[in-house]
Amino acid sequence: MGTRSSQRVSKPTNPKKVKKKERNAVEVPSRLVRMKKFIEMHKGAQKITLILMAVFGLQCAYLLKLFKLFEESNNDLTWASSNDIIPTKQAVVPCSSSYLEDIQAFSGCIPAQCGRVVADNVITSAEAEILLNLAKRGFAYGESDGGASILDFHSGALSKGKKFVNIYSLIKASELFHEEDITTYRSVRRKIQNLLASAFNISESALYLTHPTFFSFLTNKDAATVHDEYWHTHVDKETYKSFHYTSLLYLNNYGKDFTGGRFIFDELANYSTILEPKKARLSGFTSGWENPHHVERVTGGSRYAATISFTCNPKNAIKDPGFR
Ligand SMILES: O=C(O)CCC(=O)C(=O)O
Ligand SMILES: [Fe+2]
Repeated sequence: MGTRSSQRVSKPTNPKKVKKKERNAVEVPSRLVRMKKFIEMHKGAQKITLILMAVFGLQCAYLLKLFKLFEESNNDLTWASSNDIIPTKQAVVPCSSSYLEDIQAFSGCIPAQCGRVVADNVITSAEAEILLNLAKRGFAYGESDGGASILDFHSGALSKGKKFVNIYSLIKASELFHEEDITTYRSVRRKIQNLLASAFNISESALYLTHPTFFSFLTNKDAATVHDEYWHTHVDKETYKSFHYTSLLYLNNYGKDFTGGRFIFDELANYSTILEPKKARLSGFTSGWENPHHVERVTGGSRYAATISFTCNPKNAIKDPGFR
């Protein structure tokens, strides 16, 4: 049985199309021949092209890898590694408008530029050791249940359990402190003030030590109260209203005495600038919204540091802790 299509009557052929078809029928084989000839002639060039393509491919893969590495480092820039000895290193960050507004009233205290500074050679290891021992002696009288303890020798505030007590109600200052503790604290405070003044191009005498000024002791215990949750991003000017310049003095070593616990600047562009604590490492920064930060959770060991900060407002000045 034949199909419908086989029964179809063919249309009469258009003579113009016939001519074109004929032309093609002659041209196709000659094009093939020419192509073959061309390929024969250019075999060497073909090889070169293949090599070039392979090289290009490799370059693309390499660039992709570089790009990925760049992206990773963008999220995780270690600005101050604990393996490095940093004489002094600075980074500029544009001042937040609220910080500039606030500091405008205090001439001599306005930073040339906002930013950060880190220095490993300002405070000596011996000074850090004296302050570490002082902190440890204090924390023997109290510790938070939740892994974040503070001791403020100025106010006497000491974490104990889920609360704060006054250390001076537990032990007489004269029994707790040695003469060298007081002289060391004063010398360290002066050195920090000097570093901040030169880093931000302000007058040293425009800076006043301010409250709270405290030692911190962090472990990996689960938080018991909100006071233990040190790992949240914050702005010091908001948390501690009187701060204009924050400084942190690290008393022991990331990676050796404790794990986790790195200091992180949370940049606006969704990447982090990391500072690894190290014994006697000093860091300083303007306390406004230009420097939001947090401390990474400690995963093991004990982390000791001191927050020693400055105000431009003489009304918020405190004396060096006298250790009564
Ligand atoms: O201990 C640190 O590294 C930072 C502490 C801190 O952010 C603070 O005291 O406000
Ligand atoms: Fe802070």
